[in-house]
Amino acid sequence: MNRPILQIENLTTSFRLQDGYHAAVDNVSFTVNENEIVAVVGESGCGKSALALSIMQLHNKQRTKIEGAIRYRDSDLVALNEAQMNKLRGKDLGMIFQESLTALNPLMTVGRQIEENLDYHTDLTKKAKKARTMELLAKVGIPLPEFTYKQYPHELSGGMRQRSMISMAIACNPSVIIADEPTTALDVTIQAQILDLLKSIQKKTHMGIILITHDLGVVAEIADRIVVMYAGQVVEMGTVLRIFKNPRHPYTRSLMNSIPSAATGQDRLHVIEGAVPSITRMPRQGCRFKDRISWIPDNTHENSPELHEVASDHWVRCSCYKHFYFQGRKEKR
Ligand SMILES: Nc1ncnc2c1ncn2[C@@H]1O[C@H](COP(=O)(O)OP(=O)(O)OP(=O)(O)O)[C@@H](O)[C@H]1O
Repeated sequence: MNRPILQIENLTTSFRLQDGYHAAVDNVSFTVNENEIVAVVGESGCGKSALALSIMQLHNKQRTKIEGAIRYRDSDLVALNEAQMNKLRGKDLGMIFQESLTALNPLMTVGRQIEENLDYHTDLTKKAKKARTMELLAKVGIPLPEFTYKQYPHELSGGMRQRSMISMAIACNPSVIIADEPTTALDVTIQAQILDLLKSIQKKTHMGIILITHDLGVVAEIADRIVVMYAGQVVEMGTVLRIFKNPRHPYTRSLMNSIPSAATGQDRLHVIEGAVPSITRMPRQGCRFKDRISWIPDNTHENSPELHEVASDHWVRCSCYKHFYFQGRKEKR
């Protein structure tokens, strides 16, 4: 049995806007175990990045209120001060961003950027740091580590930059990595290579990974568990096998029905009506997905939708899932 490594409990992240605080992440709870890849999925604006930045405590403190707890070993990350968090970030907790070109420092060589992390978190000698950096670059599949060590980010291809960022994230053997859309900017073949790389690193190191993505293909490829977020809330979670085989929440089913598949023979993809509400227009009462499935009767929704355990370790919010069907279209199941 894998041990829990990160436990997110009732996490609410609110941003201060002109008229007060608005929650982008609303009472979210889930656990990441060692050896596990947990995918957080949802459309743009559902709160995935706000969640990732809350875990890393990277939000602007003056404008953001974070409530709840994020338990990592003996600490609650929400309660740590900046100095305490700095000791964990880059060492215990690694992060891989979507845009390697903006995440990397354009004025510093790749080798130097990896060594910076080692400078901060280890007592290695200059020589040992260089050797470790070479080893890391080789580990992530960079063909000529000596050469890439001296290169600047703009001199590398997107895939190579992403590999360099992964080597930076794993430099200090973190227990948890948060990868926010790590392959979105890459073409499909490179995307597959980067996913394979992440999976193989995880197998060797037993770390827990939170993979933020809007791409269910990526989820099916490498994740063990899924957390589906809609409008700041978790609407469904469980194992990948269970959720792909038997998605229950109307939102999860709609997302899955929007994936192109040669097998279904559907000539057109499902389009989900409407859009994710902005945080200032978020309904705080009732089912947040209700307006996007307007053909489902009002009385099938709960007034204060809860997560229900519909099978072992499979949770679904609101009772509307029991009554949902696709309007005028045979469902892909
Ligand atoms: N710093 C901020 N200040 C105010 N509102 C914010 C801030 N960051 C995010 N938001 C709002 O919070 C909501 C969730 O945004 P978030 O970026 O977390 O979504 P997401 O699911 O990661 O989308 P994407 O895939 O596009 O990054 C959005 O309505 C967004 O406008």
